[in-house]
Parts: sequence; structure tokens; C-alpha cells
Amino acid sequence: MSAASTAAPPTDAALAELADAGVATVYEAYGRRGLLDTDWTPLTPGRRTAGPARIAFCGQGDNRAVHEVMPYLRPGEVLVLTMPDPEPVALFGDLLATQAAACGAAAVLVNAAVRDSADLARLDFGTWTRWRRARGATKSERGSVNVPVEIGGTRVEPGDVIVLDDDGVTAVAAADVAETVRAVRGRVAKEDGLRRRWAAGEFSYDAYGMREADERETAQPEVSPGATPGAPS
Ligand SMILES: O=C([O-])CC(=O)C(=O)O
Ligand SMILES: [Mg+2]
Repeated sequence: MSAASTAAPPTDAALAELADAGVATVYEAYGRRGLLDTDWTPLTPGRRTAGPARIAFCGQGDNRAVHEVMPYLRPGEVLVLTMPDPEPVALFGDLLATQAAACGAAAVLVNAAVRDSADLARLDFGTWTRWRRARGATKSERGSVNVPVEIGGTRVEPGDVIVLDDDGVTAVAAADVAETVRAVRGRVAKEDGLRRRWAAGEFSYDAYGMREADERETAQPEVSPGATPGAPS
């Protein structure tokens, strides 16, 4: 995503609109960009949320950077945790989650494992993780905090808006949030209109001209190259 530092922080209203629209709609409205294109498990299915990224890039199998990033975490932010080569090591559990809750995190995204997952599921914020695994992280490598990272093929900068729901996770560059909210509104209105038509019995196959094109193609006799139309083959 683009440089976050120059963009004004997103408004609560913009974040609420992106969260309500959900991952698939935001990703489509953003021109099919920003998807953190890998498998995510939400610990509390049914939840939709959005917030600016607060990032810790951990050492391999190590969560010292998660401890280091915690004092930076602000209300409404999405804590993003990753490591060079994601593997099922628990970077995050109940005790770190208790700190994130006290800071007012909107969500936690763990590109590794979490543990104590039943406790995490009871908290006010949602946790999205690659794996659930008890395997413990070391606490010795410094890592980096408040740095860009790449997750699921998408570069995420601190402050980019992360949108999370049951479908997965997508990101919008901080500088593109206002424009994306407008595009999301357009898409939601368009889909509302289509939903009404489909509910009334109309078919997209007809409305999109697919049936007509298919029938036209079927009606045309197939002519093999070099053959004389009408001549027996
Ligand atoms: O301590 C850890 O490394 C992770 C954990 O289980 C917790 O935060 O409760
Ligand atoms: Mg624990």
C-alpha cells in the first residue's frame, strides 16, 4: 500500500462504513487490490471490523516485538503481527491479549499461531489467525515495530486500514481511504439494486446478456477453416 505517514487518520465513520461493507466489497471497490491472500481463522466468526494497522515484525518464532509494540497500540487500531517465514508458533495469547484489550485494540491479526484461543474469543476485540497452536515463541530477538510488512502478497504500511471478517482480511492504503469509502458506497448501492431484482425472480444470466450471447453462438453453424459452408464434411 502507499505511504501512510502523509495521510490524515481515517475517521470513525469511514472505518465503520468499511467494516459494515465487509472484506469482499471493500476489496472489489478498491479495484481488487489489498487482499491479504491467505487462509485466516477468525476466533469469533460473524464479526466485522476495520482499523488502522499497528505493526510488529517479529524475529522468526519469536514474540519479543509483540511485547515492544504494545505501548504504541491506540484505541481502534488493528494489531498486525508477522514474522519472516510464518509458521505455527504462538506469537500471541491470553496475557498479551489482556494488554491489547486494555489499550482498546479493535482487532488482532496474527500471521502465525495464537494460543489460549478460548480466552481470546471471550474478549471484546476479534482475533484473526493463521493457526491455533500451543507451541511457544522465544522472547529473545529484537524484531522491528511500526514498519511495513508483506502479508499474503500485499504490502501493509503502519496506518493502512485493515478490514477483517469471515471471508478474510484486506487492506486499504491510508491515503486511499476516503476514495475507497465512496467506491464502496457505489458498490453497495449497485448490489442493493441487483439483490432486489434477483429476489423478484430476474436472472443475472438474462440481465447480463449471457443467455443472448450463448444462444447467438449456439445458433451459428460451426465452420471449420478451409471448409465450404454447406458442403458435406
Ligand atoms: O506468552 C506468550 O508468549 C503468549 C501467551 O501465551 C500469552 O500471551 O498468554
Ligand atoms: Mg498464555
